[in-house]
Amino acid sequence: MHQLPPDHPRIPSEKTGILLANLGTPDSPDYWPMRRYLSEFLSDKRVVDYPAWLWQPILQGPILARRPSKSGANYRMIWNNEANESPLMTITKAQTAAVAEWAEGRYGDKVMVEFAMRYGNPSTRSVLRRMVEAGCSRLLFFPLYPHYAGATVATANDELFRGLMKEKWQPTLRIVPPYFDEDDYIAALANSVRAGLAEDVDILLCSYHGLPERYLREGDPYHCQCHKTTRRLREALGWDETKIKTTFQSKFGPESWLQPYTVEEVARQAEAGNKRVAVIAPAFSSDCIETLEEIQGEIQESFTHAGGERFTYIPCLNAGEEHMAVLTRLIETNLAGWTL
Ligand SMILES: C=CC1=C(C)c2cc3[nH]c(cc4nc(cc5[nH]c(cc1n2)c(C)c5CCC(=O)O)C(CCC(=O)O)=C4C)c(C)c3C=C
Ligand SMILES: [Fe+2]
Ligand SMILES: [Fe+2]
Repeated sequence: MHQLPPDHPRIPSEKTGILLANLGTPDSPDYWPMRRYLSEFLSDKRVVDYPAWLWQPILQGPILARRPSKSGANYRMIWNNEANESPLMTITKAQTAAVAEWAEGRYGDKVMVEFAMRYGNPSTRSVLRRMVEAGCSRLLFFPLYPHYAGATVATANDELFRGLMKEKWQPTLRIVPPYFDEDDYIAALANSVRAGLAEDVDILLCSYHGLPERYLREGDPYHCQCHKTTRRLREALGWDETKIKTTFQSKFGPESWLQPYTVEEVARQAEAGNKRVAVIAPAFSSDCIETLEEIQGEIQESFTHAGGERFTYIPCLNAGEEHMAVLTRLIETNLAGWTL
């Protein structure tokens, strides 16, 4: 056997890495951490695609002067004070722990399970470096979004690719595809509706995070995938078309976004006599500021203000058993053929 020279790099035993990727969240609701997070997020061309010469002065000027305090106050209302982190972080950690426990039982110590964020911490680059260093010669990357959007999945991938560009020894890569159309995901959503409704409702709104309408015209399939999720959920529940509707939330900026807007639709429903409305947010793999604060705050208030009587929010699938069964099944499928 040939002798390694003394300065030969350390060669760890080979592993398969499973890297869960989520959006990211501020380190704290205070002004500067909020500003850093929002600046990174809103400077991403996949999210806001205006040319930098036009957008950056607006972003770094009026927007980042005000929004960190306003959003920080909202984050403070939902903050997990015990762990000193946002709910998105707490839930992503719980999902990662559940995947790690499953993977250890299924594959032993040949797999390494981690999570990384697209914005903020832990950064995709730093986690990728650690996984390569630990010997991950194969990497399964799993963006934790049921639906594809340029502003979510593509930018998570971009960030991973940028990280890989810096690696001397790149792992072989696979990416778990969007899972909005998987039977077990639809069944899990339907079960969460059944479990979340103590009594009958007049209408269920499937409220998806919005996007500028223009992104749809430019080829982003997100809008169609959302509508398909609503249709399949309706079929799984055995409901007719009047009882479930697709809406979009979280509009940002002056452009027209995907419609109808949830905040307006709940008011229209209440005014039309539908006094018992439920909302579910199928595009989020975990509860976050957009569901805990926006849906259960601003959107619920709009409904009550318009005369609505009973508002039910159906939580995201989070680290629940059924969701974890979907995620680990997808991981297993996408690892097929890789000898572990
Ligand atoms: C400005 C444009 C934005 C686009 C386009 C956008 C798309 C998009 N976002 C999610 C999921 C999440 N977004 C979250 C927060 C959030 N989103 C935007 C802006 C856009 N999102 C902002 C400015 C924020 C920060 C909060 C705020 O200041 O209001 C979150 C929650 C993060 C958390 O910490 O809890 C998620 C999740 C999707 C799925 C999507 C496109 C399909
Ligand atoms: Fe967003
Ligand atoms: Fe469409």
